[in-house]
Amino acid sequence: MTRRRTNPRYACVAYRPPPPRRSTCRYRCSVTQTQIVVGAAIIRSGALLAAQRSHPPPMRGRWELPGGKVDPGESDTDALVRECEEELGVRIAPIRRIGGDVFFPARSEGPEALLRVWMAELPDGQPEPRALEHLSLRWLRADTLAGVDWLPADVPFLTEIRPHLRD
Ligand SMILES: Nc1nc2c([nH]c(=O)n2[C@H]2C[C@H](O)[C@@H](COP(=O)(O)OP(=O)(O)OP(=O)(O)O)O2)c(=O)[nH]1
Repeated sequence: MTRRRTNPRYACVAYRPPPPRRSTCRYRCSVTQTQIVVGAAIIRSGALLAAQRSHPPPMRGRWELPGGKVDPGESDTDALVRECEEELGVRIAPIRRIGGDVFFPARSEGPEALLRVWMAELPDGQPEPRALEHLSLRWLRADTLAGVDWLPADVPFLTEIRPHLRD
């Protein structure tokens, strides 16, 4: 007798595999679980503004593009302008987005996060570290761009920023 080589799960014609699982709750989708962080590549007179983080301890002393977390319901560029105003005391003007979404691992208590970066202008004002977020600020030129210890998620954007800087 010839035996049909069929998967027993599919041997019965009445069987239908279940449809792919869908998230029924919008708060469970990966988009809303990801914390979006925005950063500004502020360039003035051929130099890039870099900020040295004061916290949390593993990031203390490392450098980043100024910015921060996007609040729920807030646009990325609104968050960028707000965070820079809070952290630096100046109002920046975002020009255009550069690079892509750069994911970075969650801190133990938080969700997965990604960084988005905009080229930005500083029409006027002198940025100063505010809100205890940063230890110091530096204007970096092409020859000093790689001389600071950048946080990993910011590094991929430096290639696109460098041609806008002078030595
Ligand atoms: N720019 C940048 N941020 C990073 C990296 N890795 C990493 O965990 N972060 C985190 C640090 C912050 O939690 C977040 C940036 O948002 P933020 O500047 O508003 O951070 P924060 O800690 O002051 O915010 P909060 O928790 O006090 O609300 O992204 C990285 O490589 N680059």
